[in-house]
Amino acid sequence: MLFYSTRTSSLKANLEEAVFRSLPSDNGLYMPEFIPTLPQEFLETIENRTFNEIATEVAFALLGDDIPRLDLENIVSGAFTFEAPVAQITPDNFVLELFHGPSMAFKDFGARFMAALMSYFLTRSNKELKILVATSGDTGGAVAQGFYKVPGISVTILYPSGKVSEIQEKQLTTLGHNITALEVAGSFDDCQWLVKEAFLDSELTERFNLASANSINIARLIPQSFYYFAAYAQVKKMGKPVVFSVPSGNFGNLSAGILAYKMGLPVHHFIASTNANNVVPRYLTSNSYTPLPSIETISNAMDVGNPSNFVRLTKLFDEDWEKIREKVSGYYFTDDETQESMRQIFSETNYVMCPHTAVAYNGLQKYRKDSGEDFIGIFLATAHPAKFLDLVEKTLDSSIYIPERLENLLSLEKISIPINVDFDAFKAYLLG
Ligand SMILES: Cc1ncc(COP(=O)(O)O)c(C=O)c1O
Ligand SMILES: N[C@@H](CCOP(=O)(O)O)C(=O)O
Repeated sequence: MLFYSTRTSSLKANLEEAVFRSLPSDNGLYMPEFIPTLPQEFLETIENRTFNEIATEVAFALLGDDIPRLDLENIVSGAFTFEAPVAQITPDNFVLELFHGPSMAFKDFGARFMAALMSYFLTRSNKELKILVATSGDTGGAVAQGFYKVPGISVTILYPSGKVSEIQEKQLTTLGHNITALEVAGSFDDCQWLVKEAFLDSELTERFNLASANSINIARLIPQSFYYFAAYAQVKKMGKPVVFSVPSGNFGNLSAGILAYKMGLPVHHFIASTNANNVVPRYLTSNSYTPLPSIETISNAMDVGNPSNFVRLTKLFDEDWEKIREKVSGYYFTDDETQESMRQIFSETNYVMCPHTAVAYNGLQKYRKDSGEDFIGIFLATAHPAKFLDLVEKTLDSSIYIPERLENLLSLEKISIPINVDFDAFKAYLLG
């Protein structure tokens, strides 16, 4: 498979180049040159397959020219040692729990697959690698876990100071070894800007083998499509159309869902659910795309004012606004609305949602009401609620279960390096 740049379609790279270079030289994003369709037989029998069998099949369709099937099977089984269960919340509403991996957020799927893929290529080439990653809370923790002590790889995480939860921050700042956290006096968009600038700086790119572990890297995005297939497999027997509601910030997750759809997954509709950072829902109703400075909300990991993957969304629909609107609806919610649904679901079903998941639940409810359609709704639970312990407990006025691996973090000492939103300072830090 070749990958083209969204800015210059003739600028292409093979898988290994696309993964390690991460961003094309024209500052676009890599996209698969074509989207393969999965065999009908695979979709007809998908409910009989395990998560890893599904993941291998999808990965093979996309990457089978570059990596032998047996190696892909090993990459998949090394990466996905946890499940993505679908649970029924109300008769037609299901939750896809994506928080059973090491960092307890959906980012584990992308980060662990990417780490396994990079290690596969590195074993063959022996390159030293410096990974840069910007996080609004969860990517950093998943990438830190995914690359911790991986030989030949160091990871620098940039996160917005004071804008991530206590547990998220501990996940970024307590591992040490090859993981360093830079605490940026700014927003997530500032962190993302600093990282993107580094990839455009010739002194840095000549001196280091730089790679990104954000969803701008196609190796992060592709594995996020696997769980859409796995979720469909779990509800297929109900025989109704399936709608996914995706809590969105940088729009990697939704782009991966649409990639799955384009590969043949029968999805009736997608809902882009956001907090007050609503540039994409606004675009979907106005056709004008205006990135804005991010606004702080209680679903902090979705506080993104200039989503990286917007361009991929448009490319997946051949830049045809009407086609996007037919398949994707956008809704945005205030913090009050988010907390209200967290309380409502908890009191009616005892199910505890993190604020990001609650935004997705709200999107599903709104679409159900607006469309009047009969469907199986799946909202994505992107993080374990205990990652936002204070907020969730205050909202529900109840104490919640904290998994041991999160609780243990609380007593660890945070180690971070403060920096300003200043590219020269960041560059000086990297150059040492
Ligand atoms: C818990 C959680 N939910 C949702 C999102 C938004 O996902 P995406 O950036 O892929 O749109 C994030 C961050 O990416 C997150 O950490
Ligand atoms: N919400 C993310 C922001 C980065 O998103 P990515 O998917 O592009 O890596 C986070 O939690 O860090």
